[in-house]
Amino acid sequence: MAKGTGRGGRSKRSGASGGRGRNGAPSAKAQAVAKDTAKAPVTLQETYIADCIGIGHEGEGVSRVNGFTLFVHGALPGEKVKVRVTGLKKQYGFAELLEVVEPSPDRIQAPCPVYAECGGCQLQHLDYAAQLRLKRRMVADNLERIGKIRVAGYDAAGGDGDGGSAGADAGSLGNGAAEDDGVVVHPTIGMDEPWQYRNKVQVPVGEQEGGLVAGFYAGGSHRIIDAERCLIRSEAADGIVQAVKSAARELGIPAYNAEKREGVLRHVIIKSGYRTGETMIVLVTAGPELPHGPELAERIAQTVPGVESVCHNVNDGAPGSVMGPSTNVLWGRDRIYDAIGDIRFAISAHSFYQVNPLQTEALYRKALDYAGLTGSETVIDAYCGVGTISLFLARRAKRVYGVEIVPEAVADARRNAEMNGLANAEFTVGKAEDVLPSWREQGIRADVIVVDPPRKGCDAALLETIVAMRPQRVVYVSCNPSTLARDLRVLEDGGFRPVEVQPVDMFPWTAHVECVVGICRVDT
Ligand SMILES: C[S@@+](CC[C@H](N)C(=O)[O-])C[C@H]1O[C@@H](n2cnc3c(N)ncnc32)[C@H](O)[C@@H]1O
Repeated sequence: MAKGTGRGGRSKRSGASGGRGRNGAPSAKAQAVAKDTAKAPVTLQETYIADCIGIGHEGEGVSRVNGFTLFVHGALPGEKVKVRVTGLKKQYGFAELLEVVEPSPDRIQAPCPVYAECGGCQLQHLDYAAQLRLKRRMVADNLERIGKIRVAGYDAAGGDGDGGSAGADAGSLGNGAAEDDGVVVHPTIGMDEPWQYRNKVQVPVGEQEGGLVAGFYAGGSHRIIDAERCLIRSEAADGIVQAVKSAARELGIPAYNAEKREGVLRHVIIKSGYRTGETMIVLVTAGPELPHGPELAERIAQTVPGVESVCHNVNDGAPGSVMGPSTNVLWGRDRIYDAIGDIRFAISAHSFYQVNPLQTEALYRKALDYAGLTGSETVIDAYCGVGTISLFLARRAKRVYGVEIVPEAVADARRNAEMNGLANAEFTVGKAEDVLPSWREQGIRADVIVVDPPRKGCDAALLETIVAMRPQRVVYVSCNPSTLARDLRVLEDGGFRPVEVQPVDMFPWTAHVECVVGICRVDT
């Protein structure tokens, strides 16, 4: 029997339900919750043996006791686990993993020494090949259950993430099924070396026992773990974090304390160009002052090879968003350069840039493939960032229109088009859901529309406009299978059928999965 992994019960959501009114008596809401949860077949703080049948979107094991669902961090599909119930809602609850009674054959020892505490990875206790199968399964489940979209070869009995095993094997979802059999979800494209892949690192800074620390947030909290090594970022990034810590300590620059609302340094952000080796370091402070800022930047730039830019960003808002709106350069340039394939990109502090460079190439290759361009098409790239996908499209299309909400990213996109000699791509700042309807009114027609929204998915007004514009094809790049499934339902109801889905593992060892979907207008 394997003992608990130390990952149980760390969820933010694991508190017992309920609350008290001003006079100390249970509030009406608390009484209602207590009445509802009294019907649950499990009791708070009691221990049970649960069967884990799937993985939730935060990597937690979806487990069942007497038909009641408990979310258990650290449990894997197919396992029998001993748990203690830590929180109850009407339809489900949360439980802490006490012991793995019957381990999954796919369970492995997590290689990272701080995995049990750190919130960065969620699946280091699952074999990598099983992760890839599981991620494919997660995509298929979301499409079927949320989107009500038929998946070729889907076996509903596989349950939440493949029932008895940690992931469906490649064959169980079918490959290359006929059109009427539903959308084909391909096996996940994984990495040969799934470590040290992140080219962007965000490290929170704090004070512990009077000293400045920088590391990771413990899962579901804002407690900082002062780790020096992270297995999914490069050793160079580890060195930069140490260099910033040492320089800040030597110069007496204090970390920000969110509770007391005092101090200075909140986060260190590192962005690196995979092909160029160029690095940008952004020092995020709570107020406008960064004492010894230029000296700090100079020391960092002298210590770290490849640094081309040290910036200062001010974030005086609540924890949640890492950067605030204003950034100034302390040392070097306001941007770094990188290349994807043979296209060069400028990236500034506020611009989005995919974090896994090797997998990005695979993702974009598929997006381009699904766009099916011949050279005569007009293409819209909604949520275009610094124009990465747009410029690959521009090389094979007549004209590309990109839209992006962050003005700095659009400035980068324009610079990138010019730098790569692509005069047929133009970029607009704005919300895709506002700009596409106005393009439509201006008479712009698109043969292909590409969308790559943030986790919340596409705005309803954008989907409505896509349907009204009637492109021949839509390519949907998504980092969240549940909002993807929701949006695909809207598109399918509007006459656009998803044909192929390619999951790409952009974030190994985490519960995140990226996909690209090829979608056709039904009457074409
Ligand atoms: C997942 S990123 C994709 C960027 C780009 N396609 C790439 O691969 O690098 C999503 C982008 O959408 C932008 N964004 C967020 N909401 C938006 C909106 N309502 N309209 C337009 N762009 C938006 C973000 O700033 C971000 O650059």
